[in-house]
Amino acid sequence: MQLLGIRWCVIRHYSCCKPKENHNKMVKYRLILLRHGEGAWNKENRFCSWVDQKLSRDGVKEAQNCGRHLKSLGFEFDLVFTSILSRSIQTAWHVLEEMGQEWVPTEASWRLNERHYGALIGLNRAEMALNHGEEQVKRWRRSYDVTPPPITEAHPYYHEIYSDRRYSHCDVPLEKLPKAESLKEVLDRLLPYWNERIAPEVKRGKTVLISAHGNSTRALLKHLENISDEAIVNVTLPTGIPVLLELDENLRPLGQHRFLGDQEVIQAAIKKVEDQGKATPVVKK
Ligand SMILES: O=C(OP(=O)(O)O)[C@H](O)COP(=O)(O)O
Repeated sequence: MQLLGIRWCVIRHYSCCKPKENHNKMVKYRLILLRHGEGAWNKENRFCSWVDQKLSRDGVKEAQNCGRHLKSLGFEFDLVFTSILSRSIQTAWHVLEEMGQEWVPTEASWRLNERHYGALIGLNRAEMALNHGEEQVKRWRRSYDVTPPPITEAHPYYHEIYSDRRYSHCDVPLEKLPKAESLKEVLDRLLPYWNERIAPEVKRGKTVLISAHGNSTRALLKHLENISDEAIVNVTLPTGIPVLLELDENLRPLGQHRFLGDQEVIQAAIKKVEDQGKATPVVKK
């Protein structure tokens, strides 16, 4: 039996918490959000943001595992949305390939790009914590309305970013693209795309995968789950782990988002991301 693009028999076997019968009756739409697999700069603990790093070898494996897991759960996607950064696009490719769903249409928008980290781009988080303190690094990384200092032309990655052809194909002129963003500003640029492009497809009954980034996904979760400015500070997303959101007919969430997979492994991966902002050097895998 098919329900919302997912085999019903498999839905009952979600390992983390089995949904109750009433809950299932209210669920109208299921949406999968995904932070791309590990990129080269995730490994090096540097703020990557709008620098177009590709997936690391481990990141490719994460994306493939994610695809296998989603396939085992019976997901059948109708539409995939990505950012215009390679790591989110490559992740979508690997997920779809593992699922045997390479034919599914994909659409890329800068509005799903990672948060623009401004002058912090390229810097190492652990070194930043040593120089500025862990609290300041946490404020920069996780606060809702703190904007880092803007990127300037003197920044080593300024020209690489703004002379990239992809940014002349956006729905805003080059000079209007951000030079730094708070999470709030990410939500401001992402929301029109959600409202005008993604939400209507979900409401049409399409099973949608959004393959994006840590902070663009946090911004969307904040909006959809109405997470407070204070509580969003504690939401951290590991790479390559699918996040399930179950929504009612008005796209209101039914219960909290759920990370799909081994919960112990996922908690360890979340802690690893949080620890990237600690002053002690991070041990590489
Ligand atoms: O590029 C980034 O995110 P991404 O790996 O999800 O694309 C950011 O540097 C994430 O950094 P953060 O976890 O300190 O917010």
